[in-house]
Amino acid sequence: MSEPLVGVDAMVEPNWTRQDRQVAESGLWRTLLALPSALRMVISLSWQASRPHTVLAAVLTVASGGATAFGLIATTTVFTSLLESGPTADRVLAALPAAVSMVVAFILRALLDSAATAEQSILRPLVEKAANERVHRAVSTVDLITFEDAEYVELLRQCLQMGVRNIGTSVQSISGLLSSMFNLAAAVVTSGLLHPVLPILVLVSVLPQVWASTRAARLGFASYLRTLSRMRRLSVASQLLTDRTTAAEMRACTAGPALLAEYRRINTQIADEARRVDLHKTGIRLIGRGATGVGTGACYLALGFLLYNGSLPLGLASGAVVALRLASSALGGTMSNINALYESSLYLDLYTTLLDKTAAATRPPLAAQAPANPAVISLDHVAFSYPGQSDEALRDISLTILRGQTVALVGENGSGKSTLAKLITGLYRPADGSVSWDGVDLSDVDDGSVRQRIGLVMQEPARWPMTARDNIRIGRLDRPDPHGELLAWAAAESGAADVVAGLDLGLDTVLSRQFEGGRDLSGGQWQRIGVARGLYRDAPVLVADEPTAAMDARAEQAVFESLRRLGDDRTTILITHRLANVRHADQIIVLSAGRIVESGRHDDLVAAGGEYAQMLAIQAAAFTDSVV
Ligand SMILES: Nc1ncnc2c1ncn2[C@@H]1O[C@H](COP(=O)(O)OP(=O)(O)OP(=O)(O)O)[C@@H](O)[C@H]1O
Repeated sequence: MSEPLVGVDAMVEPNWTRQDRQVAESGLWRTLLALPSALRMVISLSWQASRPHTVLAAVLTVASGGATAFGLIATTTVFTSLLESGPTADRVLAALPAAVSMVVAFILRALLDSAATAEQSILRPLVEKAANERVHRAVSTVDLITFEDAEYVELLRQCLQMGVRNIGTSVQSISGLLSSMFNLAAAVVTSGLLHPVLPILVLVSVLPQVWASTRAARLGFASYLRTLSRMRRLSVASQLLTDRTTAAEMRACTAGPALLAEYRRINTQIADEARRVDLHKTGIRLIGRGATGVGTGACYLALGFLLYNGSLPLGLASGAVVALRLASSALGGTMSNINALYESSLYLDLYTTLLDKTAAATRPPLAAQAPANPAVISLDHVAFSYPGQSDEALRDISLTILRGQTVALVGENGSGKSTLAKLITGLYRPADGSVSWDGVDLSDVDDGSVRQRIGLVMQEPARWPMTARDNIRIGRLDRPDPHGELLAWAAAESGAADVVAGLDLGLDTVLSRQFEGGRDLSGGQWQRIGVARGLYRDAPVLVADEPTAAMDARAEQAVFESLRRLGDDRTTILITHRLANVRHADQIIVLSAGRIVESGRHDDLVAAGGEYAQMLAIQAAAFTDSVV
């Protein structure tokens, strides 16, 4: 068998699936015990989504259930009256009032049923919308580092795909459950009135069906958990085959056939698993149906016995048969709704687990605010590791940065520059040591207040699928700029103005091929937009992480001049591999394997002849060689 191309075959399953797997393997009793909490959650979400619609849906469902129950009682009464002894005309006359009630009840039920269904279809999207909004609101403020946790990211994806959808399904199951419970109550009362043993007989006959359907649901859920990582790999493989960003390289590398084979291989594994589980489920259902058939037979045998020993008068026998049929179908309906609710509740767990994990990874707002424009930023013996990594990305980092300084972070790939910049700006929190602004530890102030004061220009800036104007304005959407002068300034300083000038609709051009009439930019052009966004943000602490790596020489020079012109009232952290750009920095910090190995001004570091001097010599030699 060929080696897997996308991910690995034995992918580690997320931790959160362990708890779910226990649920999937638990017995019928635990299943039923878990239902009230699922019910509570869905009803409370529904209540939050819309109180009037929740009340209306409940009232209509209860009323329709009541009408059905009433109809069932009337039906049994009609049969009992018709099949009693005496002249036919008398029996028909005696059955007439019950027959009228039966017709009225069924008409009422039809009307109320339609109204309840219409109300449910209004309520369901409202509840899904509320659940979706709750997830998006919670996730939008979660700590940045949480996105480096692959388990969390997978949970989020599953929650949005399966969790929220199943909340909507649960709304319908709850309504169905409510109305079938009414039917059941009516059937139990009717059969119980005929003979107290009858409802017990019905209950026993339906039990195998309950066992079979909950078992099948658990098997399905366990299989879903087992195939999670394969499904993920399948969707990655599908994206690689169909995405615009990989289309060119896939063709140039002639990687298409291999990727297609990989896609087919994973798909086959998933289909095999589905087939296996379906077979298993069919077997379980067959056993359930068989046992229910035996139970029903036993029920009728017991009825015969009751007739035989005279406990049940012969005149009531047909009424009892009707009541038994009704009770059995009502119980079946109740159980199928409980089962649907149970099946959905397994997936609802994804939703609640995600919200719990998100809450645990989100700092509550604090009253203490970060200094408006820190005069001194200091890091004291800071260490940091990425989630799930045993190695520290940064170790024992201590440094001081003064307002007005431009500090350059340099070093080899993976030495920790970007990570350090995120710690300085409070986007990541240290595992050890402290980061403080003007002596205030960032862990003691409100995260939002720190974010208000920072700006981040990335090597690969976010490509917002918005107009060019909004791609710059999103740097600080609430910044007053009624005549667009600040925006024009940022665009001019970054070189983005030249890019915009070449667009058909100028600043109004949508920068995304996902939309009709939209267009994309080159890597360097996007960087200019990214720098414009950073300048427009006007933050006192600005991080520029290889902001010009894809720019042409002239554009790069212009950007560095603009950054220098920003003045003494802010702090700039600059990350770059092109050492020519850091000559003027007030402080150059050289990182290697997560540690600071040197720091100082350009001349001092050159004179010291250390790591920085060596890197500089390599770059200079490359330039000299090409000139010679
Ligand atoms: N999301 C992540 N999860 C796990 N490890 C990471 C993650 N991001 C970075 N690392 C690791 O942390 C270390 C520091 O990475 P960082 O991105 O800070 O380096 P860098 O100096 O900015 O590199 P480059 O010059 O290539 O941009 C590296 O060993 C890297 O492999």
